[in-house]
Amino acid sequence: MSQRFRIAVDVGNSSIKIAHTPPQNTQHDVDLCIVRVSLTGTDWQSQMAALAGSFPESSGSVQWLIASVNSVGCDRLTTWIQQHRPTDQVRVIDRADVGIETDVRMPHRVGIDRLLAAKSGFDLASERSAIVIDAGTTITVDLVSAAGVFRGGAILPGLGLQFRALHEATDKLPRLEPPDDLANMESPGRDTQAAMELGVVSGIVGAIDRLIESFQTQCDVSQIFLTGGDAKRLSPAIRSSHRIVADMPLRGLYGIELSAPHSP
Ligand SMILES: Nc1ncnc2c1ncn2[C@@H]1O[C@H](COP(=O)(O)OP(=O)(O)O)[C@@H](O)[C@H]1O
Ligand SMILES: CC(C)(COP(=O)(O)O)[C@@H](O)C(=O)NCCC(=O)O
Ligand SMILES: [K+]
Repeated sequence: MSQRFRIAVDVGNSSIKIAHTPPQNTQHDVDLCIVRVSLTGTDWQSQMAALAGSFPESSGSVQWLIASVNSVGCDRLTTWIQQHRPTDQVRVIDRADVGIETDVRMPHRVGIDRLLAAKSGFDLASERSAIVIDAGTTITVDLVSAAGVFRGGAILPGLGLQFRALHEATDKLPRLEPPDDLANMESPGRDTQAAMELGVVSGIVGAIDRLIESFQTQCDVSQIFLTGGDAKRLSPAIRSSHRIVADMPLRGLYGIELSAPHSP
């Protein structure tokens, strides 16, 4: 593996998550520094500059490992690196780099974040079958078998996206932010806001619980993991017992062993 100072970046549809080892540590198993940056915000370039300013001076050039499901975000990031850190090495990883077998119809179409999160879940479950729920822009609920094979899953609109869609597709529904307390909803909802909140949250939580039940009939699932920007908010409302692990795709990416660089 390269000895360069490594930065791992998970480029999602709402934000990018960036991980590096704190400067005083060189081991890969220590806890990571993780920063979240929204590439649609106005100050992302200054956030990137501040982050780069914290890299140890001795590190010289840096190896950026990027996993992306958002090509616009990935282009913005790689252009920034080329302009501001021209000697750094950049590698955008693909499915082969993740090293997880798949049993799906079109393996090349599966989001790299789903594969990385599944790999993290399998490792954390001590190489037993797992369900990984990633609650971000979308919510993915995926199954990895006891043999470590990514078996596919489900994709549904995330919490923020559902509220946005209700507002944008109608004349009368207001623009709402997701509520904080999802475990204690007014039911039935007695005004528009309460009805929207109850509808969206019941849809998401009901879907997650149903998917877990369905996957469990196919696999003796040993652990269920919940990750992503909305994990903490959703957790109290999900019935099945589960473990919250922050930034699973990013953690999977950071520890990846790379094969020889791809030819240009
Ligand atoms: N600091 C934050 N900024 C923006 N969204 C956040 C933040 N913390 C939690 N969220 C929630 O995280 C969700 C996006 O999750 P994230 O994992 O970043 O998505 P993605 O991986 O698709 O980029 C949004 O629906 C939002 O409700
Ligand atoms: C499902 C996703 C949109 C999730 O992205 P996210 O919500 O994490 O930003 C992404 O993994 C993706 O673009 N997947 C490609 C289709 C597939 O996984 O089958
Ligand atoms: K997701």
